[in-house]
Amino acid sequence: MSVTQNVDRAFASSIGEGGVDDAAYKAQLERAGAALDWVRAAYRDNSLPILRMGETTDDLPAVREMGAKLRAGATDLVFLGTGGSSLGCQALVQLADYAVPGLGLFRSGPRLHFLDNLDPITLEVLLTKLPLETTHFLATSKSGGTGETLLQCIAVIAALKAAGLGDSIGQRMFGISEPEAGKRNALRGLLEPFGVQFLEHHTGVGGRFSVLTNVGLLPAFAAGLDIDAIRAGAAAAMKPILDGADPADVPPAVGAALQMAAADGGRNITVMMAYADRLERTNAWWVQLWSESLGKDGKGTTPLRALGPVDQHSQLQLHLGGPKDKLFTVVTVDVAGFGPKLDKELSELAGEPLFAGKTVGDLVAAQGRATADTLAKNGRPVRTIHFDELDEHSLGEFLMNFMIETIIAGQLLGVDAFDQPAVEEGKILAKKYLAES
Ligand SMILES: O=P(O)(O)OC[C@H]1O[C@](O)(CO)[C@@H](O)[C@@H]1O
Repeated sequence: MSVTQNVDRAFASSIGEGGVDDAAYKAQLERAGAALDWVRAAYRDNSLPILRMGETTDDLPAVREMGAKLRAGATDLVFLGTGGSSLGCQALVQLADYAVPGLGLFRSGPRLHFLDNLDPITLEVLLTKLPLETTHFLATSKSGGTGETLLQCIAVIAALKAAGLGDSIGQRMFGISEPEAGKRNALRGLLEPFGVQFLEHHTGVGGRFSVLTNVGLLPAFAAGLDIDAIRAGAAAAMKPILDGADPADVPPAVGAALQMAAADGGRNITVMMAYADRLERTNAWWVQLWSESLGKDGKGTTPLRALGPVDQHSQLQLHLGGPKDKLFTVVTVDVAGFGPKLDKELSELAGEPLFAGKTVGDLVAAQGRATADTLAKNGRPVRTIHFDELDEHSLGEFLMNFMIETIIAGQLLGVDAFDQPAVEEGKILAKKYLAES
């Protein structure tokens, strides 16, 4: 197994008073067993298509075909879309150094731009700076009706026309959205008249669960990643579930039971601290997944993301010394032995003789371990998740595990993990205000 979860230091029986109540966990794990049966049934009758994504291959030729067109001759790839139509893609392509501090600019292949936030200044400046002749765009929206994405597309079309490229928009822009099927799809209505080709967004998979569909895999392929390995990782996450393993041996069942037992004891904040630059976007993806899936009917817990080691210098004081209202998930990667080796003389000169002969990876590995241990010693419940190697397979497994953990948590909380009624209300109001302005 390339991703290993450990919850030994989450419980009162192991870390003392601040730990999650063992009996509450046991009760939630039993309920998670029933939720797992529900997941297995949903797999069998294919009512939750995400569960079969790991073994799905029939959509991959179309992903590769459009991915090749997207990349061909492009110096720049601009991804238009927001929320679940962007965050999962970013999580995957960060494996290929996208948005890795200091490194992202040196990536080989086309420059990647994700316009997931709508900011008038950013959009205007970017459209003037992009070499439009050699820039390709991918607009993704499940509903096809998200205002931000539509506005971005309108602005892009206008910029292409102004640059004299209006006749070839169909070769420069691509789309992913649901088929029309009865209701109007505004994104298709806007782009198809220009000859823009679309891949179909899976109708049975919501945006925040779409990372393993063509939504995530098309950008991943365009960024040069092994998309078969991503799917294989997702299949590996399903294996213990399909093998009928005991809930205690199914990582997402254990994770969901722990999260809910922690909430039962008043720990309403769930912190994920990942010790890897290449998991920073994954962490942002998880925040949407957890928030939008579970925050309803007055229920849910609040996800907080942290990056290690940098956030040791901003958040850790609160986590160790603040209120005992959090559950911690510390995510580490096997980086011991990696990175620059520290010179003996310079280490001594810096007053850190212990650094001598060690690698930067040795230090980061020690820091991740120390953070988990210190949290536990201070009575803060900790689960650890360790990647032997951070690659397409292990990330696919991690993403699938967290989607299933969220689905099971939804069952345990008694909420519908797949809708987002409150957000829809705000969207309607924003359109009303725009009309009045
Ligand atoms: O893919 P779409 O339909 O454009 O939606 C984008 C995002 O907006 C939301 O619907 C919330 O407003 C998310 O659930 C979704 O991921």
